[in-house]
Amino acid sequence: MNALQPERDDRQDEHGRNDRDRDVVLSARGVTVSFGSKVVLDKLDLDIYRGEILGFVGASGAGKSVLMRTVLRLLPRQGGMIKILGEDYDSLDEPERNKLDMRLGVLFQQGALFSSLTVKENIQVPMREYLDLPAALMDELAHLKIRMVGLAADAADKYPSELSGGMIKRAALARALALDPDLVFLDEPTSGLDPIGAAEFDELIAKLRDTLGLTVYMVTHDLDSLFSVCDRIAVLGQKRVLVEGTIDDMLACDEPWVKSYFRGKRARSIVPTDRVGHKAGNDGAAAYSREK
Ligand SMILES: Nc1ncnc2c1ncn2[C@@H]1O[C@H](COP(=O)(O)OP(=O)(O)OP(=O)(O)O)[C@@H](O)[C@H]1O
Repeated sequence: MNALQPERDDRQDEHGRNDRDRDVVLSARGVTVSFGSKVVLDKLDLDIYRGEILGFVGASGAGKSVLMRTVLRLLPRQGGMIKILGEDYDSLDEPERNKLDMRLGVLFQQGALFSSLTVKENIQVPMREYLDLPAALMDELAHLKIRMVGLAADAADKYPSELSGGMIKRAALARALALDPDLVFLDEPTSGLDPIGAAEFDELIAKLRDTLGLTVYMVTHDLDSLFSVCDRIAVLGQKRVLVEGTIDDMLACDEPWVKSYFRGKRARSIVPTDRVGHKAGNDGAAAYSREK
């Protein structure tokens, strides 16, 4: 248990519910990951609740990507347990693992689209991998996802090289949503976007969460995203989750890294001064304009 935090079960959300009343979509306990003698994550605990957008922050090199890759089983862990949607991968057989994989969507940092495939074909990659659908239905579904992420219909037949950075992110998000996942992982979704593009992308994420009931795990360095769309924030430091809570909890926290990140010079340019030290309800989604 983290000394900076209230007891896990005693914290309440904005509706007055205790953590124990909420539906945990992802639960990590005692997760340890090391490379040779270098320990990157040491007995890390984390919960993500259904329908929330969790922003995951931490200094460069703290292990944010390592944790996300470990959760997605792209990296092995040396200890601990991870349950996703109530299931522990280690106790599932291959068909059950595939079923669980279908409920997860991932947007990697650079979009990671296949350059030799069109946007529509990229979106259909997971459909071909996991489903057996007629071509016409897959086309219809791909077009639906394209509309859902706010791309024009003619983006379907474009190749990634013909898209802007913002369009690539949207296309990658459409692919992450291809199988109607419950939980999506976004690795720095707004990096490389201009402030307006980033703000629009944040709005899109919030809208999809509201309309599709998605749960979002978002690794980000983007303070604007943390202020505008994240319901809760987890800070990675000292090889574990150092602090977690609402944006107001972050603003009231005196842990040195958290303080300098959320109340430092860069933060002061976007955080109204009357927010600092204010520890009230979760109204972190109020309108904050990105630095132009
Ligand atoms: N495959 C690997 N082999 C060895 N070390 C690794 C490997 N992957 C990550 N690391 C190390 O783990 C540490 C955490 O890396 P990670 O990429 O998770 O940081 P991060 O918090 O995502 O940083 P950033 O914000 O800069 O992306 C770093 O010291 C990195 O060098």
